[in-house]
Amino acid sequence: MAERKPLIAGNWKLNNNHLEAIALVQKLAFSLKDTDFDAAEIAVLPPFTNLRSVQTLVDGDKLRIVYGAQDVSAHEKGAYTGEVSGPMLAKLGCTYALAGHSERREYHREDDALVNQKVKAAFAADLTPILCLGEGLDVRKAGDQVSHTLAQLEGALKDVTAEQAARLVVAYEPVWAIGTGEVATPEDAQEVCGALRGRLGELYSDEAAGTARVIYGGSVKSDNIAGIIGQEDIDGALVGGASLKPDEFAKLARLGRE
Ligand SMILES: O=C[C@H](O)COP(=O)(O)O
Repeated sequence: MAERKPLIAGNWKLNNNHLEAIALVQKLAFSLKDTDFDAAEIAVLPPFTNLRSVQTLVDGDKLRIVYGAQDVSAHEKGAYTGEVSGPMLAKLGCTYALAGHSERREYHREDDALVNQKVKAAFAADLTPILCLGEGLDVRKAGDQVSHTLAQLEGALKDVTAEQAARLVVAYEPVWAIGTGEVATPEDAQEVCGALRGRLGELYSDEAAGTARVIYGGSVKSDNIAGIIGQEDIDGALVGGASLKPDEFAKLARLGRE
């Protein structure tokens, strides 16, 4: 089976100005050791305005923390006021860009077709998209979480190549678990993550499905990460609230170890 390095990514959402960003990344770097970075890839996803400061800090201090953006424009350039393109993010040293976070889907009416364009825009700029998907409470209550998330996956991957799919990150984030303190059980998270990986195999190849990473997000904390990451098809976590506290995120990035 392919070796997949766990990814622990902190999505700061609309929190921290660039000065606070520097302080948080410095504290994180101070708490984490080389062995932690050997065990997991540790990423922060700050607001756009912080990326240049984070880049300067990471480059200057040769930190092993990687970083990315919370969104990426579907367009490369042009008259798209307020948008930030993949090439701009790549120039800032970003490794990752989120695409289709549920808060973008809900508050900015992003649908699978737009998320698909964003995924392709990220790949075109040599960024790794973290494709976010997940069901709401009504879908979960109806027991349709697998078919719902598989449809989101297929919609978002239209015209994505096997080579690209092999380096994709898919983040399964049940909407009912985001920011609620109600984390999915490891078994529930594995059910969907396993189905997502299986569908990647059907759409592309076993090889692509074996190297793509599938991570879980939704109320992940240092005291519940171990059970989640212990599942066969879960390769890490997308962390919101807990990523804003340096000690807690450092512990979480150590996969719950002290
Ligand atoms: O992107 C992160 C997710 O929305 C999870 O957020 P949370 O850890 O605050 O529940």
